[in-house]
Amino acid sequence: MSFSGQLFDNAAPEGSAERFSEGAVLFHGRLNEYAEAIIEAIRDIDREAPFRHLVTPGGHRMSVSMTSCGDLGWMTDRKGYRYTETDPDSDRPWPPMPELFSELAGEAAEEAGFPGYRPDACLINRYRPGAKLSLHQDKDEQDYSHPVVSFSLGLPATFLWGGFRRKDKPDRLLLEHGDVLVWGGPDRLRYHGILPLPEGEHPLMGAQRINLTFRKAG
Ligand SMILES: O=C(O)CCC(=O)C(=O)O
Ligand SMILES: [Fe+2]
Repeated sequence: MSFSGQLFDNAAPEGSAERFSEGAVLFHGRLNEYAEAIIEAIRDIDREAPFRHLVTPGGHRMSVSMTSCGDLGWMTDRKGYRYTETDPDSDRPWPPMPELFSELAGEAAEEAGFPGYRPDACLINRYRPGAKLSLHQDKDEQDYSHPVVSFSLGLPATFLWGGFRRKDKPDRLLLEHGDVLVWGGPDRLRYHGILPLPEGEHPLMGAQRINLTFRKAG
């Protein structure tokens, strides 16, 4: 496989899976038949724990808005990045992770070579046009032997697949509605990010992209 920019052409058939690195698999359109149920569940979570724009330790307000479900929720404020058992906005536990979410995440992880995956945290990221996520590593979890599983819904986005140093030039992957991406093992600490979301209108979701990122955090 050549690593000179775009990793795949955009016309990958629904249901196909591509292992583009030793520990990373992209499942195209894997969520399509569940999309409406997932969106409904996100609506319920948003009612209990509304999306909010968090502030980084450096004082930067994130363009992505976030909420969480599961035993642990990821958050950031001036004090740092961390997982909490409760939503700091309400002091109540994060909404429970719907079984549908953990089942779909577990199945994809297993097919990617990570059997027995039981995520305890699901971070939900909402991108409006222009929102982005800078290159970063997911490393607030205790044990990196568990993969990260990510669901994409709504508008397509360009995912940056970097190396193990921030300065390594990332490749690009298009993440579309219904896609599931799994990365773990030797790829678990790759730098990654999302380019600013282009304008658009998705038939189910309107002008937004929602990403669910599952992790075994505790
Ligand atoms: O939106 C995405 O696809 C990536 C999200 C991500 O990297 C994260 O939440 O840590
Ligand atoms: Fe991440």
